[in-house]
Amino acid sequence: MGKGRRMKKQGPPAPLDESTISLIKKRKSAEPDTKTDLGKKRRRAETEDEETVLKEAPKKKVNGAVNGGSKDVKKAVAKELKTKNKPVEKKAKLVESDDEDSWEDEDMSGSEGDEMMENDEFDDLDGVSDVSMDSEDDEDDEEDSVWDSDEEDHPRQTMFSDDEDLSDAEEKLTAANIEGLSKKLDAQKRAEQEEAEQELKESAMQTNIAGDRPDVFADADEAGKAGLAPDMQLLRTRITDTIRILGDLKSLGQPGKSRTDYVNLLIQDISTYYGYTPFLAEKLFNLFTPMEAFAFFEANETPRPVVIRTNTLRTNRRSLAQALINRGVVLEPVGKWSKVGLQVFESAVPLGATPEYLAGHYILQAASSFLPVMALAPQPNERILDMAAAPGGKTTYISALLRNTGCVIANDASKPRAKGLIGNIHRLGCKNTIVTNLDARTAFPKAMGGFDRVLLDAPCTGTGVISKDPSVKTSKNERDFLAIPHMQRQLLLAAIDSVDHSSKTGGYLVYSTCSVTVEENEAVVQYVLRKRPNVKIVDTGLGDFGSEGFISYMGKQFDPKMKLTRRYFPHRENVDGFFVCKLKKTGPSPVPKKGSVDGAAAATGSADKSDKDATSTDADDVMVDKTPIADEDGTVMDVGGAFGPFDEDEDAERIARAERNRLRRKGLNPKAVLNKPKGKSEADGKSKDKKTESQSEKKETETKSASSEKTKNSTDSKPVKVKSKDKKKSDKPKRAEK
Ligand SMILES: C[S@@+](CC[C@H](N)C(=O)[O-])C[C@H]1O[C@@H](n2cnc3c(N)ncnc32)[C@H](O)[C@@H]1O
Repeated sequence: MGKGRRMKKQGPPAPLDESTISLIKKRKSAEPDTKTDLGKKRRRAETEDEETVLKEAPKKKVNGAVNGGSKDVKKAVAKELKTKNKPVEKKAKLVESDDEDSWEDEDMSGSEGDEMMENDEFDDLDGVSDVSMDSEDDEDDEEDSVWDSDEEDHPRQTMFSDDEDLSDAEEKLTAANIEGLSKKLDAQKRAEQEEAEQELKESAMQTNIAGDRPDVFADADEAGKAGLAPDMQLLRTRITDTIRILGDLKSLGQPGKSRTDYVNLLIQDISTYYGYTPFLAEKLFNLFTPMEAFAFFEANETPRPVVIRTNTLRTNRRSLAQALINRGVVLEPVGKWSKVGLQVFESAVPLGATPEYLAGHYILQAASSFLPVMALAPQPNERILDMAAAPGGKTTYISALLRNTGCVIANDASKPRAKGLIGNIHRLGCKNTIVTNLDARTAFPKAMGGFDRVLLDAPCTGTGVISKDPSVKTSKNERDFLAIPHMQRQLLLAAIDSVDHSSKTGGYLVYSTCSVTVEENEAVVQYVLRKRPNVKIVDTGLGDFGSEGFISYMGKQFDPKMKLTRRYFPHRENVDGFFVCKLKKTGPSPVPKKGSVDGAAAATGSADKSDKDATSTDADDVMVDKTPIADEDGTVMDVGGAFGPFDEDEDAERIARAERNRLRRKGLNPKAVLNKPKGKSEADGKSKDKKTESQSEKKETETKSASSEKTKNSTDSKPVKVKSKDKKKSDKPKRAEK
C-alpha cells in the first residue's frame, strides 16, 4: 500500500464529533505543501459548493468504483483495445468507471494493497480439506441495503445497528479525507482518457484503410518456428488485433481463416501472455465475448480495493473512520449499500496491526465477501449454520447482524483454519458462536439440523480471486473442475437438508463461491434443484448490483429462475469474482421410502448399520416434517419420486462423461484410452484417481458417520439411512467407464 499521510498519534482515538471534525479540518488546511491539495479542496468544499463537492468526491475514485456494469466494461475494453501497446502495469485503471448513474452514491469499491491482507484472513488458505479450496475473505454486514423476500416480517431497520445513521458528519469527514486524492486521480484519468482517445482515432484510421487485414497468424508462425521466447509486447498487440478482427471478421479476417482459428490463437496468446494453463484460459475465455474476456484477464492482473468491515459489536463506522484517519489512513465509506464497509485508499500503518484492529473494531474483508451475508439477511435470535466458515469473515458478520443474539454454528473441516476462525471470533467479540470442526457433507444435518438459515460459502477453485492468488492460473486442472463441483453438490444438499423449512423467520440458505465458472455455480444449483424440489431460487435482495446468473450456457439450459442469482466480476464491478444464490426451502427434505435410499441422510452419504435398518422400516414410522411442499402460489407440489439424495453413481457418470468429452476434444478415442490397462495412459491415471477419490471419500464418510453424534434437532432427517445396496453399487468400478 502506498504511503499516505504520516501517523500523527498512537493513543486511543478521540470519539468523533462535529467539533473534532472541524478541528481536523482546520489542522489539515494549515498543513503545508504535501497536503496542499487536500487543504485547497477542503477550503473549496467549505464554500457554497460544499455540498456538491462532498457528494461528488466519493464517486470519482481510484481504481474503479464498483458501480458500473456493462457500460464500464465496454468503455474499459475499448480503451484497452486502443491502448494496446501499454505495459500491463498501466492497466491498473482499466476498469475505472465514471458511470455515475448506476450506483451513483453507492460506489463500492476501491482501493488496493494486497500486502494488507497478509497478516489477516487470507494467509492460511492452503491445505483445507480433500479438495483444493479457495480462500475467501471475510465479510461484513450491510444493512439497509439488504432487503429480503421476508422483509415484511422483518423490517430492515431491525437488522441495523446504530452505525446506520451515518449521515452528513461522516460523509463530510470521509469525503474531505479523500478529496485530494480523488482530484489527483481524476486528473490522471482525464489524461489517460485523452491519450486513449487519440490512440483510438489513430487505430481506427489504420483499420479503415481498405484491404488492411492484419495477419496475426504470420507473427505467430514465425515465433513458433524460431522457437523464440514470446515477445510480450508483440503478444499483447496480437491479442488486441485478434480481438479487433473477431469484432469484424468479414472485413478484417484473412481469407481462409475461420473464427475458430482466430479464437484458438487468441486463447493461446492469452494463456501465454497472462500465464494460464491453456485449459483454464479457454474455460474462462468461454464465459465472455472476446472483448470482455480480455477485460477479465486484465482485471485479474491488478488487486481489488482494500475494504474493511466495521465490527458493530465493538464500535461504529464513524468512530472507526475517525480513529483510522487519525492514524494516517485515507478512507471513505464503501458506498451507501453498506453501513459498515470502509474503502481504504492509503495507509501509513499496517491495517492488520493497528490498536483498533487488535481490539476487534474491524476486519479486513473483500467487498464481494459482504454479499452472501447480505443475501442471507440473518434476523436476531435465529439459529444459523455457517457450513464452511473459516477464517470467519462471514461468520463474524452474521454474528454482528444478530447483535450477538441467537446462535451461529461456525463449522469448518480444516482444523488449522478452524483455529484462525476461533481467533477472529474472539477478537471481534462474537459471543453467540460455536465452532465445530466437521466435514459438513456428512455432519449436517445428522449432527445438527433445523436451522433458520444456512450459509454455504463453498470451497471452490478460486477463479474469482486470481488477483489475490495467481497460482490458480496454473494449479487448477481438469480434475479439479470435476472433483470440486462434486463436493459442492454434496455440501449444498446437506445445507438444504439442514434448514428448517417451517422456520417462522427464515427457511433460507445462501450458496456462494468465489469462482466464476458455471460448473461451480449455476450447474451446482441446477443439480440440487432437481434433487430437492423442496427448494426454489429466490431473489438475493442485492439489487441490481452485479449481473444475473446464466440461464443457459454452452447448450445447457438452466432453471429460468437462475436469473435471480447474482454474479460479480473483477472487470465489471471491481470486486472479487463471486456467485451468490439464495434458496428458500418450501418443504421437508425427502423421506426415505420403503426399500429406497432416498432421504436427507442419504444425501449426506452416511451409511452405517442403523441407517440400513432404518431404511427397511416403513416411511410412515419415520419422524419427519410432513408439511407439504408448496409452490410460490401456494399450490402443493407433486414431487413424485423425483426427490433424491446425493447420487454418487450419477455424479460418477457425469464425471466420466466429462472425461470422455475431454478425450474426444483432444482427438482421442475415449473407449480406446479408457479401456487400456491401468497406468498405461494419462486418462487411465485420472480415471483411477477419480475412483480412488470417490472410494476414499466414501470411506471417510462412513467413518465419520459412525462416530457422528446423533442429534434430535434435525427437522428433516431424523432417521439417517442409506441402503447398503447403494453403497455397494457406488463402490463398484464406475459405470460410465464401460
Ligand atoms: C471459501 S472458504 C470459506 C471462507 C469463509 N466463509 C469466510 O468468509 O471467511 C471454504 C472453506 O471450506 C472449508 N471446507 C472445505 N471442505 C469442507 C467440508 N467438507 N466441510 C466443511 N468445510 C469445508 C475449507 O476449510 C475452507 O475454509
